[in-house]
Amino acid sequence: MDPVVKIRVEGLTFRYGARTVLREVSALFLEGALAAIVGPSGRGKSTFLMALNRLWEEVPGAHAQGRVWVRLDGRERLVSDPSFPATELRRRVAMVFQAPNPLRMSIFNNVAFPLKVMGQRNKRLVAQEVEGALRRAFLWDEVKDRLDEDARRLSGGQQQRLCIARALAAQPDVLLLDEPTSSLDARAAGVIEDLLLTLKRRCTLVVVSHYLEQVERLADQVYEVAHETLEILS
Ligand SMILES: Nc1ncnc2c1ncn2[C@@H]1O[C@H](COP(=O)(O)OP(=O)(O)OP(=O)(O)O)[C@@H](O)[C@H]1O
Repeated sequence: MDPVVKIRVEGLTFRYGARTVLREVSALFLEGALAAIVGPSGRGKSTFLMALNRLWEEVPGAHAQGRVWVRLDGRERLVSDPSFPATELRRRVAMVFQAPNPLRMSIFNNVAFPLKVMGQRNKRLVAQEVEGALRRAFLWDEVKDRLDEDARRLSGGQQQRLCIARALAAQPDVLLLDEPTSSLDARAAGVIEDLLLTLKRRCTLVVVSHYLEQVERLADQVYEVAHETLEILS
């Protein structure tokens, strides 16, 4: 069976003010695969991720042109379609940042937060979903007895898995991860890598990474940002 294209990018040009960072970029990302974006610092890797879920709209002076489609519920949706609400897009194409950013609330409430935003009021269902997301993020066994504790007391690696659990609770189709292990020690990074390999069975992953060994271990597709464009390496 031919692989399904989950994200299609055509002619994406991205500017901050008058400065062009990406020019006429095209790329395809496959469903159920992990794609890595590599390349030197400052070339536009994070910028490219932000173009996939319109997060750039929150950045003053940022401007994107071109087309990005994401396949959702069996049909391609144009990311820039004004009738596609940004909140819905970012729930389905979720971002996990380089530095873990737990909310100032308990471990439980961090993961329950997106469910409540989505209108889920049934406490039993919320508790089930929170447990499921924490299990899928390989964190449940470490936190199940301290769910009411402030999430900011967790270790860096645990915080990053909590942020992944928070994104997973909203059942995303695509997870964008910007250097998800760069602030972690080798052991914590290894846990995240194992987690990513498991997650790609249920969603499409696009991961910015500086670590070539990590990319070799994880990636099905590799793109390099070079000369304002994206070139496929493998
Ligand atoms: N808000 C902004 N306003 C103006 N320029 C910006 C802004 N954000 C990023 N840039 C510039 O755009 C370029 C690409 O930045 P980006 O963060 O996408 O690069 P990167 O490849 O992810 O870098 P790194 O590997 O260091 O994280 C850089 O030159 C950066 O200085």
